[in-house]
Amino acid sequence: MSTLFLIGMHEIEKSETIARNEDLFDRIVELQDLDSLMVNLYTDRVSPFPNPHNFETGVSLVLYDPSKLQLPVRQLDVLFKRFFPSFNISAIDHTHEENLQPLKNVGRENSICSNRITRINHWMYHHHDDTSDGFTKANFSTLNENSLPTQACQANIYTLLLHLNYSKAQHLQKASVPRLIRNIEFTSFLSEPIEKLSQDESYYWNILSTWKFCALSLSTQELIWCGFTLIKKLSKDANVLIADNKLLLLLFTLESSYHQVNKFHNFRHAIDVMQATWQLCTYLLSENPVQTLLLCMAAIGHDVGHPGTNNQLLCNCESEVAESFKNVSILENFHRELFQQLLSDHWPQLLAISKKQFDFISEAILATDMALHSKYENRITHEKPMKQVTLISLIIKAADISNVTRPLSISARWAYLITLEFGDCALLETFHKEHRPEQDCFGDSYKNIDTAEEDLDSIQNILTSVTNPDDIIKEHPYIPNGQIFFINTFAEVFFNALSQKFPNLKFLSENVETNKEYWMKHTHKKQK
Ligand SMILES: Nc1ncnc2c1ncn2[C@@H]1O[C@@H]2COP(=O)(O)O[C@H]2[C@H]1O
Repeated sequence: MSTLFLIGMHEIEKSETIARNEDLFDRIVELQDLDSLMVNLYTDRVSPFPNPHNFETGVSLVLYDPSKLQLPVRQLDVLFKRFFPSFNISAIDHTHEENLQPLKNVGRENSICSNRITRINHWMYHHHDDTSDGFTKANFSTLNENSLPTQACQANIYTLLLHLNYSKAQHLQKASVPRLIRNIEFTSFLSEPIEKLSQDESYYWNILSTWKFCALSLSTQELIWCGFTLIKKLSKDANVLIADNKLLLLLFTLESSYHQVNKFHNFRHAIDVMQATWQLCTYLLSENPVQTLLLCMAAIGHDVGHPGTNNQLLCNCESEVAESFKNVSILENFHRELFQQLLSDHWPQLLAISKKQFDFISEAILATDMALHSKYENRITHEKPMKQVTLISLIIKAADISNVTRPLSISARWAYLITLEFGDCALLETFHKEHRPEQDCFGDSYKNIDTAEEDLDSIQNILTSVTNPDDIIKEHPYIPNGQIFFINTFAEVFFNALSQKFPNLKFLSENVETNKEYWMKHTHKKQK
């Protein structure tokens, strides 16, 4: 879904170029000022699933007269990158005809980002050559100093590299929060949870306080509210205070830094891992409120910007993001870098504490790389006494794969979503057999691609109505085999060792066993 925002523009001001290209957009939204634009962006983004106005499956342009609204286009673009990082949205000064060129590309750009495979491909292997005005090449430390990147791309579509580079460049700027954002009252976008709370004050506490927590049943507004409720309490316990509206801005920015269109690695997973981390901290870190707060924050940020694929795929195609992290824990380094920048922007006091304590948040996020799994598994039994850094790494690792330890009806739904996401990775690999990953997006290379339609209906069902594992298996008979593989290879030994070391975590290994038994009874035998 793509939107053309016309801000403070009268009908007579519309040039012929604008009128001629309006059909390329799914909707035209006319607004008085940029404040209304901000309200519109936030309101749309937290609309219920399936949310067509996610700003990721289409390209949106904002046309306005910067001299009238007293904000240069460059500054509005920087604001978009800073507060709505995953959005495909750009600002244009419509008073100069030559600036309207990007309108003509919208059709092609929309087709790239409405197809989930070309969209992911674009995120992973493209970048914008956006270095000439504003952000100098020197700021982009991930780029090789001597050579410019080979395939610069002018499309208005999100890329991992652009996200990373803006994040780094912003770090150098240390800008304050602009008025347009500062003036927003974020609770006004949270009518749904606030309505529920008016009926039952402890509604979200009750669902957060149990291992039956099911992030899958919550809307985006509710997920943000759960994050807010928990972090607010933990920040009080730890005496590292943050104003309510600032914390909400941090959470809204985080939500907009995750890809809502991913099946598994999205803000829902982040909140799920945050809740699991907190529950585990109540057993293992109860004496340490500061570390509990830091670890729960690390959990919300641990997959920020995740493309829904994996390190191998980034490595195989020699993406610049992979090179910038020397092919080591690529995504985890990427998440760490983005999240640290986000915290230094929104909650610098917390980052300062983290750095004092062995760069706590960094360590925790890097520990989620599954390539390090057996190293951590060994430490559970062999590291005596267990170091604090090992303990926090184990907590976040356990939380990250805790979906297999949730009650079966919840676990099976997560299994379904990760299976769909793995399916996209397989399609991407097939795509690479015939297309170069970093091809010119305005050339013919993306033409004639099989449409990989969004599987929104399946996801909608999993989020709203299908909770019985038997029904899930009917649709995807191979899920049990995948779950048995994952449990046998990673989860079983890990959670058994953890439960032996910390007997009050026995419920984790027991749940894994119960779930495994169910999957074993339903394995799919290949027909000869
Ligand atoms: N239920 C599951 N089934 C299969 N793989 C899983 C499951 N849960 C987590 N994983 C994998 O474990 C990985 C943990 O790190 P990531 O979140 O990067 O990616 C995750 C998936 O690849």
